[in-house]
Amino acid sequence: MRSPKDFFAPLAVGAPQPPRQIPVRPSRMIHFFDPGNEKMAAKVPDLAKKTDVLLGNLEDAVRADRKEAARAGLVSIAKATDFGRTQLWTRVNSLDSPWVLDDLITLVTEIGDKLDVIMIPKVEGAQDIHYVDRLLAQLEARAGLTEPLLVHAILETASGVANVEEIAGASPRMQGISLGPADLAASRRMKTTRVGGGHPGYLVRTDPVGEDLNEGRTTYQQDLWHYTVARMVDACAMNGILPYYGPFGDIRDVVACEDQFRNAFLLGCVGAWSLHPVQIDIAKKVFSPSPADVAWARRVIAEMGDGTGAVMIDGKMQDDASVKQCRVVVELADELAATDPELAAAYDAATKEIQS
Ligand SMILES: CC(=O)SCCNC(=O)CCNC(=O)[C@H](O)C(C)(C)COP(=O)(O)OP(=O)(O)OC[C@H]1O[C@@H](n2cnc3c(N)ncnc32)[C@H](O)[C@@H]1OP(=O)(O)O
Ligand SMILES: O=CC(=O)O
Ligand SMILES: [Mg+2]
Repeated sequence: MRSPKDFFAPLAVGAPQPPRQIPVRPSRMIHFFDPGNEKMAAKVPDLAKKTDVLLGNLEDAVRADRKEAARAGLVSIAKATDFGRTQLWTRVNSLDSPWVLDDLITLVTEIGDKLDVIMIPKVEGAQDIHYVDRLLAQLEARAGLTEPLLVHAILETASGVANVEEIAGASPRMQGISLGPADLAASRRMKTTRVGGGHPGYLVRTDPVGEDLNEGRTTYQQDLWHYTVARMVDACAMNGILPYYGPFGDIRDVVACEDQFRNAFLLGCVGAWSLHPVQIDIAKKVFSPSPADVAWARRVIAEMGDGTGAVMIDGKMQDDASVKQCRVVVELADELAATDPELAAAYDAATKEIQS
């Protein structure tokens, strides 16, 4: 553990100063693509116009014999593409793999100035982040980078979940954490073969109404990921970094995908992964507060004046705490609206309507 006095000092001579705040930029969807897949790579310039984050994936879902091609593809795409406001992230291979060292050396020295965030899979504890932190500082110094790279951890091992608070606070570079339900299920020896989402067998049942135990009993499917997402959100919030839901593998089931994303949004996540173009608009919709919620929150803030005391609005009590909840919604809406004129117009129209 570094001394608090040294926490923000660069870890290598010539490396840039680590960040004190995580930059506020929309990241409702982290769109995964395989940079070695020509069809996907060809879509990157268009996808950059409609995504908050594009992530060149080098890890799972890229075949072992395509790892070098994916890495080289990402270097060419980063050099050739104007990403505009869209962030470029990468997911490197896991720290115990034969590829990760070359992933980091190549990407930081060749395209470190184009990358915003490096996602590290299968993080088990703070020691993994410390290793990456020092190596990135050395590579940043070698590459002459002036801006520090940020680090994002995937929460997908039982050990990572047990250590999530120390992972979230392990380095000033920590930008956020994503839930990785597939690897996490395997690591925990859970008995679901799905990539994220619910499971019909994980349920609660109402009490029996009579002698027949099968008669008239409703079942409710439960969320397998509730505990982990909530714990991840707390770990991120207490360290000033951002939580995300990860993959939803049933691409065809856009309805359940939207539900899973919305659960994460309501619990505090700022975004989710999109694995297929069809999931981009789902994430955009879900992780942007609705115009009606924004209008309501603006109204509560306006009617609460200096934000203290209690008032009644439409039969609902509002006080110092609820005005803080409303500020969370309005701050997020303002951040998103600043780069999205359509959203800004929808928020203003809903606000006018509620005022009239
Ligand atoms: C557990 C985890 O680690 S999750 C993270 C790792 N997994 C991933 O990154 C998976 C990323 N996604 C994919 O590989 C693909 O979307 C798949 C394999 C799921 C489905 O691919 P396909 O069967 O080709 O889907 P589909 O036929 O619907 O694709 C339609 C078009 O969209 C393209 N496309 C599909 N996914 C993507 C994507 N993520 N980004 C860009 N383009 C894509 C296809 O290449 C295809 O292009 P074409 O019209 O020029 O032929
Ligand atoms: O990497 C993601 C996962 O779910 O595993
Ligand atoms: Mg994984």
